Amino acid sequence: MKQIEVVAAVICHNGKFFATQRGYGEFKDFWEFPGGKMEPGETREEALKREIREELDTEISVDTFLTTVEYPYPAFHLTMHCFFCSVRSGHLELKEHENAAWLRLEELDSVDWLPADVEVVKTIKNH
Ligand SMILES: Nc1nc2c([nH]c(=O)n2[C@@H]2O[C@H](COP(=O)(O)OP(=O)(O)OP(=O)(O)O)[C@@H](O)[C@H]2O)c(=O)[nH]1
Repeated sequence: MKQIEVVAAVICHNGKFFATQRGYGEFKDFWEFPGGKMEPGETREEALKREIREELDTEISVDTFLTTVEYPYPAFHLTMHCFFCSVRSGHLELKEHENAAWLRLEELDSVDWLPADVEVVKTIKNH
């Protein structure tokens, strides 16, 4: 089984969480936390900063570790490391995603998350 290792940013501001909607691929229209696959030789923090720069043209600080989720998709096994992050500079410009929203804790269930993210949302609520 193919194994992929991904980092994801739970960007927080004023009690809200930044969620993005996938614009392409098998899971188009589902919501996720922005991020992507780690490249060889990168630390988790480096990979996350690079992905957010590429996807959102924004510099973040990676603040605290939240959780690592393991999820067996039919085509691959996902290991996803999630971190609370904050914006240092930039305006979260959507380069790849079709939509984004700042969600309050009680609004987190209002969007259709990727299957692996349901667990991340639960962890945020219990944090
Ligand atoms: N970035 C991100 N990926 C997630 C989340 N949840 C989740 O299941 N994934 C999965 O993890 C993988 C992330 O890879 P990626 O962001 O580089 O996206 P991708 O598959 O479009 O890669 P590609 O652009 O190289 O084709 C995808 O298969 C995606 O479905 C999430 O919250 N954030």
